Amino acid sequence: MTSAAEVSAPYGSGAAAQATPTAPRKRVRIHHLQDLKDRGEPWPMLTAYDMYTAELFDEAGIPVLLVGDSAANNVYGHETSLPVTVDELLPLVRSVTRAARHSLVVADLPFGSYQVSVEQAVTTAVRFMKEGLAHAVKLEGGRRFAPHIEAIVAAGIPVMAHIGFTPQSEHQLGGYRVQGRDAAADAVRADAAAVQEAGAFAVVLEMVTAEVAKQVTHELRIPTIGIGAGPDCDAQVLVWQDMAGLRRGRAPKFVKRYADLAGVLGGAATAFADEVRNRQFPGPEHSFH
Ligand SMILES: Nc1nc(=O)c2c([nH]1)NC[C@@H]1CN(c3ccc(C(=O)N[C@@H](CCC(=O)O)C(=O)O)cc3)CN21
Ligand SMILES: CC(C)C(=O)C(=O)O
Ligand SMILES: [Mg+2]
Repeated sequence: MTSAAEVSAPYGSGAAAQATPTAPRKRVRIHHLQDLKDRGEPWPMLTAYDMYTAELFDEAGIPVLLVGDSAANNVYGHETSLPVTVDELLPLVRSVTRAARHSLVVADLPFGSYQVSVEQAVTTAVRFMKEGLAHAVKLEGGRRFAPHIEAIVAAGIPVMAHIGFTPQSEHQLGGYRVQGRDAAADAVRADAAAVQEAGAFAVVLEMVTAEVAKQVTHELRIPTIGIGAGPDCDAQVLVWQDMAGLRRGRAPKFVKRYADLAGVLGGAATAFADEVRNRQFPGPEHSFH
């Protein structure tokens, strides 16, 4: 195990970061995330799909940004994550990697871009690294995707796994359902062990019971990242529009809203519209003569 003194963790210690607020930080590396687990310090992850959010979350000290296939829902307006394509996600990944100076950027492989074969998985992962300039890729699946993970890792690409509720399989899983209850706990534990053995550097646990997530977190060497998986995971991830209250309507139980962006942005648009209609905007200070 590496001692804290040897580790130049960009976001490793809140105290050190505050002591030197203007010190240039380095790019987060996967071993930093492992160090945080080994020190028992939980870390945050957020989705990002564009440059302004990537820049803000990077500056807020979010060590990992995920360009999720949830862009299907939260950018492109689909009902599920299934329809989004590699060609639709690649430009989003590029905009996030351009803007994020410190955060590790993970590109989510979309449905159909890696399930066909191990070869297809490597080819798609390479595209996200080469064309998207991502730092790692993520894919959904446990034991059955160990060969895919292994082959991508063999190509030199870090892989984040994703088990439990895997939205790309929602039609097979029978909708949005908590995984790992009762007998299914052993299936989640076996998937977790398999993706670690295959070489994944971290694993997302989505909608598994807090009890199973706690057990898996203790059983694995690599960090677990929870979404609806209770407080004992090594890290926590949320979709940013859920976290910031931009998405309206009923949110999943695991979401906490830290802002009311829908209110702020809606209010700004309404104020602008009113001022144009009242001839209050543009004023003399906004005009050229
Ligand atoms: N905006 C957004 N947030 C997400 O968390 C998210 C996406 N989009 N798109 C891709 C997947 C889909 N996810 C979802 C979507 C809905 C539920 C949901 O409705 N859950 C209910 C039922 C759970 C149950 O009781 O079985 C809940 O109340 O949490 C969960 C995960 C997570 N991901
Ligand atoms: C919710 C996270 C883990 C995800 O896979 C996504 O946003 O696509
Ligand atoms: Mg995803």
